[in-house]
Amino acid sequence: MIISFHYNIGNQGIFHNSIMFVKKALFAVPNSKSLPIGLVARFSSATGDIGVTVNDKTGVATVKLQRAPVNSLNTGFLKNIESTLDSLEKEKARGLILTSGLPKIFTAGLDILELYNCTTESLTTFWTQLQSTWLKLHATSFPSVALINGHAPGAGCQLAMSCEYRIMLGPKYTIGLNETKMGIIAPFWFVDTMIDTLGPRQAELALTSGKLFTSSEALKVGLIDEEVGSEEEGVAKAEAFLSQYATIPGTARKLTKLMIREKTISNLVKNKDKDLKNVIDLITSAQVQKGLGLYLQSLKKK
Ligand SMILES: CC/C=C\CC/C=C/CC(=O)SCCNC(=O)CCNC(=O)[C@H](O)C(C)(C)COP(=O)(O)OP(=O)(O)OC[C@H]1O[C@@H](n2cnc3c(N)ncnc32)[C@H](O)[C@@H]1OP(=O)(O)O
Repeated sequence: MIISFHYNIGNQGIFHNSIMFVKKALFAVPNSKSLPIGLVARFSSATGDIGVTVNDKTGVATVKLQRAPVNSLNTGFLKNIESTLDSLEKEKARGLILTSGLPKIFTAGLDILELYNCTTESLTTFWTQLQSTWLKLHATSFPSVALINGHAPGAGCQLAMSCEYRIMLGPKYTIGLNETKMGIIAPFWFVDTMIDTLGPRQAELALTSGKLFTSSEALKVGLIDEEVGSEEEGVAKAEAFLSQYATIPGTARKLTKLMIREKTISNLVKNKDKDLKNVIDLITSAQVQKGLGLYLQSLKKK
C-alpha cells in the first residue's frame, strides 16, 4: 500500500514540524526498528522542494531534489536537504538514493544569486549552511548513492562525490568542479573530496582546468562508478548497490566509512572559520563580483 502526502508549507518551522508529523505517521512501527511499509512522503516549502519516497521492502529512501528551474542550492534549499537527512538518520533509513526530480539537471550547484551582490552577513549564513549540509551528507550512517540524472556542475558535483556510489545517466550531461572557469577557486574541502575520489593527479588536472566531464569521461577517471542509458536502469543499479549492505552490520559499516572520510571531514570541522574567511575575502572582492555578474548575464542570454 502507498500513502501520499502533499504539503504546501510557507516556512521552515512549519516545514520541520510537518516532517516530524509525517515521519511519526510514516515511521511509527510498533516493536520494530525498521522503516514502515509502503509510505511515500512529499514535502514542499517556499524556499525549497524535496520529495522523499521510502521503499517499503528495503527501507531505502529516494530523495528527489526539485527546486525549479535548476535545483540551484540556496540557503533555504540546503537547510531543507539537511532536515531531510536528519529525519532519515533519526528514522534509521537503510540507504539513500539522491537524485533530481527535474528534467536535465541534477543540480546546477550553488545558487549564484547567493554569491552575487551579497553582504558579508548573508554570505556567512549561506556558507555556514552549506558547510553543515555537506558534513551531514558526507557522514551519513546509511549508505548513499547519487543517481545523477542531469548536469552536475560545481557544488552539484560536490554533493554527488559525497555519496558513496555514483551512477550517471549518459551521454548528454556533464559533471565536475568548474570553479576556475568562473574565475574563482574551489574551497579546500571540495578539493579534498575530489582528491579522495580521483586521486591527486586527476584531481589536479580536473580542478585547474575547471573540467566538466561527460559521463563516459567521468567513468574513465573514476568520478562516477557506472554510466546508464535510462533512469530505470539507474534506479535498478542503485538498489543493487545498496542491497549488498543488507547483510553487513550497520555499525561496522558506518565506522569504516567514517574512518576513511575522517581526514577530509575533520579538515573542514577544524577549519570552518578559516574556510568562511577565505570565501568572504574572495567572493566579496570587486573583481570576483564583476566576474559573477558577467557569468549570470551569460546564463540569462542563452
Ligand atoms: C574560497 C572558495 C570561494 C568560493 C567558492 C564558490 C564555489 C562555488 C561552487 C559552485 O557551485 S558555483 C556554480 C556552478 N554552477 C554553474 O556554473 C552552473 C551554471 N548553469 C549552467 O551551466 C546551466 O544553467 C545548466 C547546465 C545548469 C542548465 O542549463 P539550461 O537547462 O539550459 O538552463 P539555463 O541555463 O537556461 O538556466 C535556467 C535558469 O536558471 C539560472 N541558473 C542556472 N544556473 C544557476 C545557478 N547556479 N545559480 C543561479 N541561477 C542559475 C539561469 O540563469 C536561468 O535563469 P533565467 O532567469 O534566465 O530563467
